[in-house]
Amino acid sequence: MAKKKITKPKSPKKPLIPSFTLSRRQEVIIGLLLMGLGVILLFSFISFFFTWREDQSILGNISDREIVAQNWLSKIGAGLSDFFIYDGFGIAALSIPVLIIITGIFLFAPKKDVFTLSRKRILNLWFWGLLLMLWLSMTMGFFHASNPLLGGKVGMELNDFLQDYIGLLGTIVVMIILAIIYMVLRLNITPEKVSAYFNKKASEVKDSFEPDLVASDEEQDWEKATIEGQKAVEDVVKPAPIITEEMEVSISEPEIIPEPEIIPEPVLKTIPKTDEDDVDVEINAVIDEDEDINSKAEKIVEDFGEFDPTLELSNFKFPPLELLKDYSQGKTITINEEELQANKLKIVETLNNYKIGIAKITATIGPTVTLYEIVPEAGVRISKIKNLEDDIALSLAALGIRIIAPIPGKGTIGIEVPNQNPSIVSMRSVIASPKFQKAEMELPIAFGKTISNETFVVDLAKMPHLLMAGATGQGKSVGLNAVLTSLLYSKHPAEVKFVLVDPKKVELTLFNKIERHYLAKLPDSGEAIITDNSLVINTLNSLCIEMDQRYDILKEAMCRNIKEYNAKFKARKLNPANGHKFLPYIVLVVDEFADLIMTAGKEVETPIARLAQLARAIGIHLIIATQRPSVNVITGMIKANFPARVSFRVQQKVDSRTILDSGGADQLIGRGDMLYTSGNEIIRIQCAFVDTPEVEKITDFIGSQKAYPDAYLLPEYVGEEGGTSLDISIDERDSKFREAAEVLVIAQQGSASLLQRKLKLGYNRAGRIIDQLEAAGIVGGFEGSKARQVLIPDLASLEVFLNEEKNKG
Ligand SMILES: Nc1ncnc2c1ncn2[C@@H]1O[C@H](COP(=O)(O)OP(=O)(O)OP(=O)(O)O)[C@@H](O)[C@H]1O
Repeated sequence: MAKKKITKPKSPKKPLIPSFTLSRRQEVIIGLLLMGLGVILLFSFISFFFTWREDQSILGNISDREIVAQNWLSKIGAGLSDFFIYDGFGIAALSIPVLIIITGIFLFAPKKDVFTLSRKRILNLWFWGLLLMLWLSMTMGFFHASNPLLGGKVGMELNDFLQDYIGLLGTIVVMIILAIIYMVLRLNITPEKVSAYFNKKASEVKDSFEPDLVASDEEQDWEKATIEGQKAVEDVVKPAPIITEEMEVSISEPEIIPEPEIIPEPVLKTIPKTDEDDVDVEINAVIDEDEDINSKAEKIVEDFGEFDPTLELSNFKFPPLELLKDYSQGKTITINEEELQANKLKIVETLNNYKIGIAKITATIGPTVTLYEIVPEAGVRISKIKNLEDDIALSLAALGIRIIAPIPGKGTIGIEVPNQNPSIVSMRSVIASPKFQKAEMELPIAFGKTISNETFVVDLAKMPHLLMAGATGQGKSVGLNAVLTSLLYSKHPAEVKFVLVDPKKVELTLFNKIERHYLAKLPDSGEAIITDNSLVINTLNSLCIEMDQRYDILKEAMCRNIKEYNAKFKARKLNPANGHKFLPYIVLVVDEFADLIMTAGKEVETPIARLAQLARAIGIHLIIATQRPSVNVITGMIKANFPARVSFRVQQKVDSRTILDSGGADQLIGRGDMLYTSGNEIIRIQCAFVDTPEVEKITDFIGSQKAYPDAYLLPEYVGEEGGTSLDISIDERDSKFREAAEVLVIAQQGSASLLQRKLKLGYNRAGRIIDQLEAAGIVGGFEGSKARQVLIPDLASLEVFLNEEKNKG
C-alpha cells in the first residue's frame, strides 16, 4: 500500500536558479524575439555551408554597405555563421539556434500546453545541449583537414590539444567514453537495455527464419526442465510467502532467460524528472508506488498463486451427505385428491356463507401446508375477507390456517391449510439441492422448503443478523442446528468461526468437538461453548474489540468490507508484517436470549446492539434465539438492528407481532413450521429437519480430522472490575508485568500495541500493564498519538530498578 508521504515544512533555502519573474506579456515578447533570432541563425548557418567560401573575403569589411554577401542573411548572417561555425564549433553549432528556438517556444507557448517546460528543464536542455555540441565539435576535429567546417576551430584546437598529450588512439578512446557517459547520464541507456534490445531483435530474426510451431527437441527439453524446476520451487516454497518488503526467497531458481524486453520506467514517462516546483511529481510518485506494490503482488501471485487461507488444513474434508438422514426415503409429496377436494369445498362453502363469491381457486401443495389461492368474484373487497379471517379459520376448523389477503404482488387471497400427512423436509434434501450447492453466497443457509416446495436458501452475510423466536418444542433448536449445519457443509474452518452461547448447556454441546476447527473463544477460557452469564458479557465485549480492530485494519487496507479485504489479502496486496491476516467470518449464536437479558439486562443489550449496528461490514453476524419474544426481551433497540427474523409457532398473537410486526406465527402448526421475513414480505417455510444424532455424526466427522492448535482466539476483555488505578501496589501487578517491561525497554518504545503483538495480549490487558508500568516509573505519561517514553535505558538498568523496588517494598 502506498503510504502517504509526510512532508516536513521545508526550511527556506536559496533557490538554485535565480528567480526572476516575467509578466506574461514580457514572456510572450521575449519568446517571440528568441524564436525569431533562432530562425535567423538557423537559416544563416545552413546557407553558410554553401556560401562560406564566397563570403570569406568580405568578412573583414562587413561595415561596407556596398559589399554584397551571398549568405541568405547577408553580411550579418555571414559574420555570425563564421563566428559560430568556422571559428567556433563547426556543424555542431547548429544546436545553438535549435536551443534558442526551444527556449523561445517555452516562453511564448501558453502554460499547460504540450510545450510547457519548466525553467529547470530549459536550463538542463542548454547544459546537455552545449555539452553535446562540444563533444561533436571535438570529434569532428578529427576531420578538420578534409573540411574545416565540420569541427570548427574550437573543435580542431581541442582535438589537437588532446592528441598532443594522449595521442590519436587515446583521444578516440576518450571521445568514445565521453559518448557512453553522455548516453548513460542523459538518455539512461544501460548495457542491460542494449543487450535486451539485441536479444529481442535476434529472436525476431530467428522467428522469421523458423516458422514451424513445433519446438526442437532441445527446446522441449529445456521447457520440461523449467517446468519441473518451477514445480520444485513451488513445492519447497509452500505455504507461499506473502508480499513483504524484506522478503527474500532463498531458493535456487531454474535458469531464467533474460526478459527480451526493454522495460520502460514508469516514473520517467510521466514525471518531469527534476522539477521540484511541479505538484504533479508527488501525485504521480504515489500512484507509482501503488503500482509498484501491485505489480509486486501480481508477480508473487504469478509465482505462487493466490494466498490460500485453507492451506493450513488443506486436507480438510467436508462432511459427506451420507451423514444426514433422508426422511422422505425417496417419497415425494403425495397429493391426496380427496383431501384437496374436501378442503376446496369447505373453503367455497365458508366464503359463501359470508357472501363472498369465488371466481377461481388454485392449490399449491407444500411439504406441510397447501396454499389455496382464491380469486374472488368482481366487486368483493379484500378487506372484507381480511376482517373475516378468524371466522373463516373457525369454520374451516383446522389448526394452522393462515390467511394472506391479498398475496403480495398478486390480486389473490391465500389460505394456507395444513396437510393431514405432512412430510418432513430433511436437511439432506436441502443441502443436496442445486440451489444450495451452487449458491454464490458468503454464508449460505438452507432453511428448508417454501410452500411451493422450493428450497429456501439465504445469505446470512446479507441479512445481516437473525432473530429467531418460537415457543418451546416448536423447532427452534432444530432451526439453529439447520443454520449451523448449512455453514458446516459449505465453509472451510478457515472461513467461518462460531461463538456459541448456550445457557441451557444442552443444545449446542455437541459442537464442542469441533472447537479447534470452527469455534472462537476468549483466551484463557476452558470450554469454547459459553454457558456462564458473566462470560457472555466478556465475550460480547471482546467481540466489540474484535470489531474495532477489524475496522482499523480494513481502514488501513482501504477496504469497505470484509469481502473486499479478504480478496485483497488473497491477491497478496496486503502485507502480513503490517498486521494483515485473512479474516474469517464470525457467527455469534445466542440461544435462550431471554434468560440472558433478564439476568444481565443492559450489560448484554448494549454490546449486542452495538455489534448488530456496526458488525456487518467486518464479517460478524449475530443469530439470537428466544422462547419468549416479549417486548422486554426483544427491545426496540434490538429489533431495530435485526431486520431478518424467523418465527416458529408462538403462543399468542402479540408475540407474533413482537417478532414479525404482524400476526401469523401464532397460527403455525409447529414442528418446524416457520415464518421468515427480511423486512418486507413474510414467507412460510417448513424448516429442514436435522436430528441430534445427525449433528453428532457431522461433528464427529469434522472433530476427527486434523485441527488448528487452538480455537480462534478473540481479543482479551477484562471486565471493569478488573481495572486498576495508577498507584497499584507491586503485588497486584499483572503476571506479565516483568516480561512487558523487558519488551518495552528493549524496543525503547512504550506502546500498548507492541505488547499486544509481542506477548499476545488483549487490548485491555496490554493497556492495564502500560498503566502499571507508568505507575512504576518505567514508562512516561500518555502523549497522545505518540508512543510513551521509556524511562529505563537498558535491560541491566531494569534489573537494578526492579531489585531496588523489591527491596524497598
Ligand atoms: N423441522 C422440523 N421438521 C419436523 N419436525 C420437527 C422440526 N423441528 C422440530 N421438530 C420436532 O419438534 C421437536 C422439538 O423441536 P425443538 O427441540 O427444536 O424445539 P425447541 O423449540 O427448540 O424447544 P425448546 O425451546 O424447548 O428447546 C423435535 O424433537 C422434532 O420432533
